[in-house]
Amino acid sequence: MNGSVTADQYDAIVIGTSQGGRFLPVDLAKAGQRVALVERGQLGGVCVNTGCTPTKTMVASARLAYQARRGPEYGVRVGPVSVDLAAVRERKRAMVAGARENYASRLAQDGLDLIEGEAHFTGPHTIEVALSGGGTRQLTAPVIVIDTGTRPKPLEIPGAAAVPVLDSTSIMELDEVPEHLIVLGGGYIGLEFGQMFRRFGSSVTVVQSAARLLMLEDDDVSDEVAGILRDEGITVLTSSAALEVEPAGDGLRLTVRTADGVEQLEGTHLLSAIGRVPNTEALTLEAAGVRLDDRGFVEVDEYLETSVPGVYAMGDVKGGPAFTHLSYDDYRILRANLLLQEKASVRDRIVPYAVFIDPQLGRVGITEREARTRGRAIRVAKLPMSAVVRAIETGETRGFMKAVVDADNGQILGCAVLGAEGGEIMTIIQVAMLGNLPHTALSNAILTHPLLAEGLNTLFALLDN
Ligand SMILES: Cc1cc2nc3c(=O)[nH]c(=O)nc-3n(C[C@H](O)[C@H](O)[C@H](O)COP(=O)(O)OP(=O)(O)OC[C@H]3O[C@@H](n4cnc5c(N)ncnc54)[C@H](O)[C@@H]3O)c2cc1C
Ligand SMILES: NC(=O)c1ccc[n+]([C@@H]2O[C@H](COP(=O)([O-])OP(=O)(O)OC[C@H]3O[C@@H](n4cnc5c(N)ncnc54)[C@H](O)[C@@H]3O)[C@@H](O)[C@H]2O)c1
Repeated sequence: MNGSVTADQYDAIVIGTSQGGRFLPVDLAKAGQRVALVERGQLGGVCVNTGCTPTKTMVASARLAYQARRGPEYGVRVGPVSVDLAAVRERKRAMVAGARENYASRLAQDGLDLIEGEAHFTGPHTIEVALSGGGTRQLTAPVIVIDTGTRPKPLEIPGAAAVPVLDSTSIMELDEVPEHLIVLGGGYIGLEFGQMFRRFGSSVTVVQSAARLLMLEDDDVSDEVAGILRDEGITVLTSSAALEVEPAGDGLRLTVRTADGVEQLEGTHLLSAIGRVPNTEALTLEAAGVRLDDRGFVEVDEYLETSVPGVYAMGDVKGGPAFTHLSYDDYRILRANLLLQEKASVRDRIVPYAVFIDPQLGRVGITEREARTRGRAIRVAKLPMSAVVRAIETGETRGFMKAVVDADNGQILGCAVLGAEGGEIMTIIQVAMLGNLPHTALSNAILTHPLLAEGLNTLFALLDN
């Protein structure tokens, strides 16, 4: 900070507008504090602009195309199905614009100053903002919250600079369906986009460096997901390292080392979905003394406080699972501690998530592999969706439900629901876990016939004796 310039004094500064970054400053301001909220990009952060909202909007278009093609299976005549990607994009843009407007409207609050520009630290409790409209402002506060998120990890194989490499943001701006999309990465982003573009009409090849798709999941879950994607015509290569890429004709050629040797894949488009890196460089955190871990994420304790007292981090920038609902829960923790003087912590929180492939994968708690690695005595119940009446009636029988239960006390430790509305069904099990219900509560519950949830009776009844 320039010593001759006086910094504007606030009670709290929040850097970044995400789900959590929206509610925290509003709550602090409502409590009478003077709060600065700094944003260098578009209001709403990744979720609203380039993450959850646009992707799930486009996934809905892809599902409709898929269902329309299945019309004859249900006795419904439809003409040839094709996708107008420019129109899909328009729908997506409208959805994002609406979400962003809604976001902005909620920031109007006395005591809350929205400052547009890029923040960086000049000391432990001072920041400078390079204002979007030009010029700078110096701000200081006893409490500073870093909520700056992540961005796509750049692809660094030879030749990457010589071909257009799409990321999760730019792929949503295409206006024509790619002929052959090669997807690097078999995680959330790679699979959601891979299936989406297959349903839009592209040939799709997924190249995953790890031995399985969705590496954190149990083997049977990863294998079933791979089977579902292959059934839809997607080529899935695992244990495959992308070695180099070069332009070829109107597209590109990717050299890949697979288990069977070196292969060359020709595609028209390349999506890199190989993970994300934290937005920390621009913050000059060294000026504040805020410690980073060896991957560049901000280190926090269980109360989300960094190595500098009074400086906190929330959301993806602190590493660990990266979900909007976790950023929101970080907000809950900071609100409790900063406003209500509580000692809320991230310890023992149950983190659910859903992968929005179709059928969805809903997941919560520990996997079978984690339980066995920890040496826990467990029982595992597994039921194919083809045994669930509603799934049969609606023609959505792919996947399975799986639950891991403590063998001694019957408590549910985790589940994976890969099936129609898998995220919603997983949430029912999550609520049972939150209430510490034994599995018998679900096997004996009167559940409505014929809902998908009725399958929980059958799933947990598998453990009854
Ligand atoms: C394609 C995609 C799909 C996803 N789908 C889902 C999903 O379905 N469900 C789910 O739960 N999660 C999903 N996620 C993850 C989810 O979007 C993130 O977990 C969530 O947005 C994290 O929020 P955050 O608090 O870390 O902040 P972010 O949303 O990352 O926002 C950080 C903000 O900080 C701003 N910023 C950065 N540096 C500075 C600076 N120096 N000065 C000022 N401002 C700065 C950025 O401009 C940005 O607006 C998805 C992510 C992607 C990429
Ligand atoms: N439904 C959701 O909640 C949702 C959706 C999208 C994204 N997200 C969040 O965004 C984060 C980032 O997603 P992501 O899919 O980019 O990351 P990810 O870490 O989930 O998956 C990246 C995958 O790429 C593979 N990989 C790494 N380098 C590679 C290479 N050179 N070639 C081929 N494969 C390679 C890894 O093995 C890994 O499986 C996720 O961790 C998730 O938290 C969530």
